Amino acid sequence: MDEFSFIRSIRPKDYKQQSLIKGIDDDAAVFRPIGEDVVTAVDTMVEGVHFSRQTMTPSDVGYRALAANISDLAAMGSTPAFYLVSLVVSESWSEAELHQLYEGMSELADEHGMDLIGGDTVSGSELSVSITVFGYVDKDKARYRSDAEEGDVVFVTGTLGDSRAGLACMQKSMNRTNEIDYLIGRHQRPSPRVAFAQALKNCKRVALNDVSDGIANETNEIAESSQVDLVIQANFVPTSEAIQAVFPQVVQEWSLSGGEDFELLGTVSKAEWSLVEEAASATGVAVTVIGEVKKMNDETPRVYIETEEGRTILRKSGYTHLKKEGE
Ligand SMILES: Nc1ncnc2c1ncn2[C@@H]1O[C@H](COP(=O)(O)OP(=O)(O)OP(=O)(O)O)[C@@H](O)[C@H]1O
Ligand SMILES: Cc1ncc(C[n+]2csc(CCOP(=O)(O)O)c2C)c(N)n1
Ligand SMILES: [Mg+2]
Ligand SMILES: [Mg+2]
Ligand SMILES: [Mg+2]
Repeated sequence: MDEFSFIRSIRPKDYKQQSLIKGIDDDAAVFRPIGEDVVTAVDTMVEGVHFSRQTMTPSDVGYRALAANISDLAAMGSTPAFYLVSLVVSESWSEAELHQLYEGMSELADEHGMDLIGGDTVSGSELSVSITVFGYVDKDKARYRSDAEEGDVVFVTGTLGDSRAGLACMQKSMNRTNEIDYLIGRHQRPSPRVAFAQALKNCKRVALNDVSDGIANETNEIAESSQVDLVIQANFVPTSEAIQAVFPQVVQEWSLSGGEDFELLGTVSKAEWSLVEEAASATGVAVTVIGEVKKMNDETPRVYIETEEGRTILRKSGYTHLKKEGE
């Protein structure tokens, strides 16, 4: 294998998106949006940080790296269209394993009608997969973190903490049961909530953020961005029967700060809440109210969490890169 034969081997034979003019073939790709806004994001997965050989097959690595990116497109309310893959390849990865990584990506890409239109391939000391995605959204219809307003309900899709629990099951080499298989599946192959976010199109205003680090982080991101306070009810936060059965002691902690669930956290006016419920049932996604948007008198936007013991501040507590001890 060399860089060039590898690129030839992963080059798509045909493309699905009509707006594509030039795919993999030249110095860069070209596409022509037709009257829509273009949404773009990039997220990276690094061996030893986001996955290890023990926790993910090569195909899972590809699947989840693309899922994390599609999740950001979903959080903007956009329709996925294109992706570019930048690979740093270490010596321990064979050509066959790299092909499996691309198969994992194209499995999910096909589900969403996305085309692979470029990338970059270099050698390095750890495998790193960085994916840039593009999506389309109707003009001025992107969903922003800054759109929460006082009086909104706060909601979340699916259940939280399962990805963290699945990771723990593998790290502890726990004997497989149906529950453990479920949790591991949620870690290895998360489901970005694209259809649900698109089904919210009838809502005039929704603030959305995807859950990559844990809602202790993402609720704070909405609060800061919208300059509001959020009050979350701890016992409303949805968790799966599987996590409750396997990890009863840590279910609350992991549902708040486990991260990598790639569910959607949102806020919407009470008047439009029924539209969110309709979107959820039309797309087969569970949606749960977990709190309310308030505006306290304090200048600093904050997130509060209410438990049986009372109300406390919910601080950012998920996984944070670049953080040094004591910071
Ligand atoms: N190194 C960087 N250079 C430029 N912009 C960045 C960089 N890192 C993040 N950003 C930008 O900061 C904003 C927030 O990015 P962040 O990665 O925190 O969001 P996210 O992708 O939703 O979260 P996560 O990475 O946990 O999935 C985005 O606009 C992103 O493009
Ligand atoms: C082997 C292994 N160890 C630890 C973790 C946990 N982990 C890594 S990054 C991250 C937050 C999201 O990252 P980002 O902010 O880059 O989206 C989390 C929860 C894992 N997935 N695999
Ligand atoms: Mg990011
Ligand atoms: Mg995000
Ligand atoms: Mg992200």
